[in-house]
Amino acid sequence: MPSTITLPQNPPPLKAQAKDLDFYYGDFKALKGINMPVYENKVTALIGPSGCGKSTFLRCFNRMHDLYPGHRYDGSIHLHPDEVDVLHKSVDPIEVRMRISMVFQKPNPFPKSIFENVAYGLKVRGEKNRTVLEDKVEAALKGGALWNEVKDRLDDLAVNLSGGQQQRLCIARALATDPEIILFDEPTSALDPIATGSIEELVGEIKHQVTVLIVTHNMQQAARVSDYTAYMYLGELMEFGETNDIFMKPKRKETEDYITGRFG
Ligand SMILES: Nc1ncnc2c1ncn2[C@@H]1O[C@H](COP(=O)(O)OP(=O)(O)OP(=O)(O)O)[C@@H](O)[C@H]1O
Repeated sequence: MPSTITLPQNPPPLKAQAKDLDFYYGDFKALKGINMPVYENKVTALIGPSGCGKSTFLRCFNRMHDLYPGHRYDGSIHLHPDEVDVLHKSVDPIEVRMRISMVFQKPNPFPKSIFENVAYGLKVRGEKNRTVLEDKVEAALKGGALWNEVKDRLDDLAVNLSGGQQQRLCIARALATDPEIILFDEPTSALDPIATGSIEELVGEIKHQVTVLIVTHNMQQAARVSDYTAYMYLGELMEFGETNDIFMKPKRKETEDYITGRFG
């Protein structure tokens, strides 16, 4: 079924574009011919009923599926402006993950100090200069809205932070390597409403420095945090457009049924 894609009248610059993207778990085709723009410094929400392929699609962007045998991509995801196809076999997935980082559903700090968690990616990249590391860790923790809470205990174990603080730490860790895109896979589903509110606020702030793709089950959250929304169903992109339009005047009945809770 062709997707209903409504492009904005004055589209912002493109950051990425999925073209004819299929994805297979072995013989099972989980994504079917997805074409979708991702706009720079905007938040794009992926919504749809359980099992429709939101996480599968998100994980294509940083080649997470490469970690398991039998998974296969067809089609492309081009990054702009350099037009690199992140799915192409000649492109190193480690390099892709430096450019496109991910924040998971459950906060997953390493069993290391707060400082070491944030410095990790920088050290993997070969940064050894202590002053540079300290400056970048501070900037990333500020970006993650956590600096004021942890600046006097950077050597404490990260796992001793609260759930909401741990998730902000994971965002700071993702920001530290200056990625171009951050992928969020239901980042607040393990958090209470207050911690959820602070993560949503943070997403609204970091989009000024990075492009965001977010999977969420929470319709209010999609409406609050995103600029664009993609509604997926059974591995297909059904509808894509500006979030206000998708929520206020969706073009497809399937989209309307889902967002009004009549389906899914
Ligand atoms: N590792 C896997 N091996 C085989 N099939 C898988 C695997 N992971 C997911 N799938 C299947 O791919 C389809 C899409 O799953 P995916 O997790 O992307 O959906 P989702 O929309 O993110 O769902 P949810 O909202 O429940 O997290 C589903 O039919 C699922 O059963």
